[in-house]
Amino acid sequence: MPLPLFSDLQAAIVDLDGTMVDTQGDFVVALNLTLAELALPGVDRVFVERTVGKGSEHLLRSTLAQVGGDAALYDAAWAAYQRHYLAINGQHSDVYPGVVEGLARLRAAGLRLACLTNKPLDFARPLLAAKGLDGFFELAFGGDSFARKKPDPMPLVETCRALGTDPARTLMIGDSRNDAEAARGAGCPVALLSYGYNHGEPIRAVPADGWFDRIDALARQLGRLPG
Ligand SMILES: O=C(O)COP(=O)(O)O
Ligand SMILES: [Mg+2]
Repeated sequence: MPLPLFSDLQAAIVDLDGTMVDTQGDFVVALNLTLAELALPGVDRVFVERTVGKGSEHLLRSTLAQVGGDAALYDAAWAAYQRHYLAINGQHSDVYPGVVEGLARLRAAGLRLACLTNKPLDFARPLLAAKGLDGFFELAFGGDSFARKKPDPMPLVETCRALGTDPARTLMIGDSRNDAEAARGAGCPVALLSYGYNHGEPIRAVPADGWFDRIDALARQLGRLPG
């Protein structure tokens, strides 16, 4: 399908990690503080970049497996990880270029906005606030807000229900195949950003309605404006 026009859309659902904020540094620091506390070796940025996307529980389980940690350590690791992540949340992260301008254009075009991330909501809310992005969003949901996470369509279906919008008129904006598969299953159009985390695979190989290098460029395309 071609990318919809603003006039076709009621709302946009926007992913957080890798789409609005480059949070790789936060993940690396919080994981390595956790591993150090458990006397385990650390992980590097490449591992984290390839593993982020399916929620923090998955990231932590994969990290323990990667460094040879016993799966029985998971509960202690999760408690330590939450403590460390909340203490550094946003300090090693930056909003990507074009995000603020792009979100402002989406709002100016009359779209309602919800943030939907696989990150726990208690991590997502303070991050959105710390980066000055919370004011754009009517609703925010995390990986623990619903029974299943992206790539399952359930979180998108439920977010559309909460917004009261038609999925076919609700654009998913994300950075990974988790976002694209969830959108497809929910019947939402989807646009993908090229700079995020897609498990080490090229984003343009993931089926979508459009691929962009910046959210403001996506917003111009929704208005069919040049540039
Ligand atoms: O926390 C993750 O694994 C990824 O979060 P995201 O859904 O905002 O990309
Ligand atoms: Mg993402």
